[in-house]
Amino acid sequence: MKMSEITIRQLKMKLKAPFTTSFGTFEERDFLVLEAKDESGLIGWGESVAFHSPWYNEETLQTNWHMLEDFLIPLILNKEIHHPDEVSQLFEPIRKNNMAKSTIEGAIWDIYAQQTGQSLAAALGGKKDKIEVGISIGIQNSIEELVVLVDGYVKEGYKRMKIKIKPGWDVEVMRTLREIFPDVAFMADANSAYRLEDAETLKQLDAFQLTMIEQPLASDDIIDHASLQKLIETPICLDESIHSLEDARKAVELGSTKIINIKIGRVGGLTEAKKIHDYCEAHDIPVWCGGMLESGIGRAHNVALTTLSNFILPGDTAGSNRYWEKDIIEPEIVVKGGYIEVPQQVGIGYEINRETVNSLTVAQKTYQ
Ligand SMILES: O=C(O)CCC(=O)c1ccccc1C(=O)O
Ligand SMILES: [Mg+2]
Repeated sequence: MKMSEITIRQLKMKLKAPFTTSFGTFEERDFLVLEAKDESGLIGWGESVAFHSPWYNEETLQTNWHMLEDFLIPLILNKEIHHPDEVSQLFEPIRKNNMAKSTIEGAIWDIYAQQTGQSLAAALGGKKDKIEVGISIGIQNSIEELVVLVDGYVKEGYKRMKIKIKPGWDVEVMRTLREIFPDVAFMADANSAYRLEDAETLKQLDAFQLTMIEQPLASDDIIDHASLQKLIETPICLDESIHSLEDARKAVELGSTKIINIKIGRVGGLTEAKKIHDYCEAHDIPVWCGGMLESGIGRAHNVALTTLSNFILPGDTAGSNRYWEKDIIEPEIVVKGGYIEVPQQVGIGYEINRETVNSLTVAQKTYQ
């Protein structure tokens, strides 16, 4: 493969309803999509999961555009690439900026899958023909509103409910949910809202049989998480702290995490995601695929990755209708009975609706 043309587009999509985490509220989603064309005319698509503001990590849509334009695209254009695993090697001189790297790597994986006549899932080594999914539910104005939402998602069939928590929206919330829904699989995600001194509060969550608590402590920490895990029974799952296979290895060796949330963008692409998956599988650490309010392109990549065998727990890749009135892919991603069917077509397995993409595009640039 040789990439002869790359186009970056900035899209703006309105969320159906605001989504609130411990670090802020999203009302709309600005993101980049990247279209890569190789010299034989094949087209691959990638999505940057960076947000408009550096809330979740330090990357933003603008830093991603800058990194792509000034460093990453020049390392790729017109270079012979035999396998997408080579992309992360080409990017090695560039530190971090994982979401920017992943944007282009994803598009190259898509092209590679098409070139070799297989679905992206098969190209990655995935075997499942359907994947189990859960849903992430933001912080609400009242517990009553949260209960109504959970009830709706349970009826839609989602396999586990992830509840966003923060100090003051935690123990009572989880107690109420557990009382009303005794058999539902619940977990909590704090997005780094607590400190080790809050261990007493977090320990109270042990009473509610949560499948895990995600990233309770600082976004760059693996030391205090190891201390916290000794104090609480609920398994800790790291999200923000894990950027690479090396991070995963250290966190597992320290006992900071019993489960890992793999997000393709956060770890710099599908190749690194697969390496973390393989390491965790060999060390009995279950993994699941996180979400970043993706459009259909990012969702398609998540679905493909989740077909790998150690994605044992339901992920956050809910259906297209979770956030969007109309997604940019066809068909849209549909959840039935808690499952998404894995597309069998070559590449990411969904068509891009160019008309919709164009109507949402606020900026675009092509590189040759
Ligand atoms: O529904 C999704 O795509 C996942 C929602 C979610 O939990 C999330 C959304 C934005 C930023 C971080 C996170 C997270 O997993 O921590
Ligand atoms: Mg998280």
